[in-house]
Amino acid sequence: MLKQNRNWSADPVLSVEHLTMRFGGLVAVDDLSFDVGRGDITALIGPNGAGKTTVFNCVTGFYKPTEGRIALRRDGSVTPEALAELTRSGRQYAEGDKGSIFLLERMADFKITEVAGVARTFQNIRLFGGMTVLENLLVAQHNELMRASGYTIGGLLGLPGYRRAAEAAKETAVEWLRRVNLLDRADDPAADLPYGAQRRLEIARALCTNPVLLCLDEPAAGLNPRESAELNTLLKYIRDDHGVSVLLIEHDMGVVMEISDHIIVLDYGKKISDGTAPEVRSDPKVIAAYLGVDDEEVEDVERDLEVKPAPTRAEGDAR
Ligand SMILES: Nc1ncnc2c1ncn2[C@@H]1O[C@H](COP(=O)(O)OP(=O)(O)OP(=O)(O)O)[C@@H](O)[C@H]1O
Repeated sequence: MLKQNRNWSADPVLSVEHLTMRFGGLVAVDDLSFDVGRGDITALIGPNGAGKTTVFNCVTGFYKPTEGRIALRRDGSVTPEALAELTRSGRQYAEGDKGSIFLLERMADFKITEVAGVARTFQNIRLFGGMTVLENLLVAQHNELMRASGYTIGGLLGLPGYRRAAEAAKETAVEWLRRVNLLDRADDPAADLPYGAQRRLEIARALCTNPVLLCLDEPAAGLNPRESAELNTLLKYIRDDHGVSVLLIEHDMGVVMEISDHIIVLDYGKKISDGTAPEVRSDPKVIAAYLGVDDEEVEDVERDLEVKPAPTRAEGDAR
């Protein structure tokens, strides 16, 4: 069941404000602002070349934005004053009584993962193919294990603190493998898994870092209908049972419309629509943008969008 409230305005975990990214003369993202609600599944959609991956790359520190602020609030108690104070200070983040805030546009990619708690997967799967499935999930928890070793040879010496951390890392890995139905493949090389299973393993690996925000770049790409349905179930479980906020880029409208609490639509780097799935699905600007894609895709898009009028506010409230 999709949530009915507009959580993204009430309690945003991520606020992207006036984000602009230029590559020479090309404006890939143009003065874009949107919020991601805490505990929501938020989809970023739009035709090819709309700027979706560029936004992801800015949020996760792979690109330094030309302009704009990207604020991650790790808890709901962050006040606008605390955010303004951090922005003025020139610092990257603040953790304290006023809540934890991270200005991602100021942070390096590895710090965004380790310190701010943003994990991501890529359009092209990036697993360690020669390592086993289990090892891929243990490597993801490397930072935690390094901390437990005291950044010394504590691991080799088998210090109790390290042993406990290693045991906990294994438990976390096994739990996620069970959840993504890969426990029976734990000792197989990751490269031997079928494509859909590799996608699930990538998501499990990102989750092992215990993120606040999970960014998924086209998680349904290349999946068959059964695997897509399994992915939907997994993403809803992550949201509902772990409270992880999910931001995804996805072309598969079946997946997007079924699981998203909130959808943001980009076209030529600008936001053209922002709302719930029923609102976005019936927005003429969105339909026009999608009908601008290649001719052979038009019918698919019309069918996927199931064009029908959005409920009025009164109808929506009555549900
Ligand atoms: N590193 C880069 N250098 C120059 N131009 C880039 C770079 N990255 C992206 N672009 C350009 O920015 C625009 C937006 O690209 P982007 O990959 O963000 O779109 P997208 O919406 O993710 O597309 P797709 O759905 O095809 O993945 C495109 O015109 C692209 O060619």
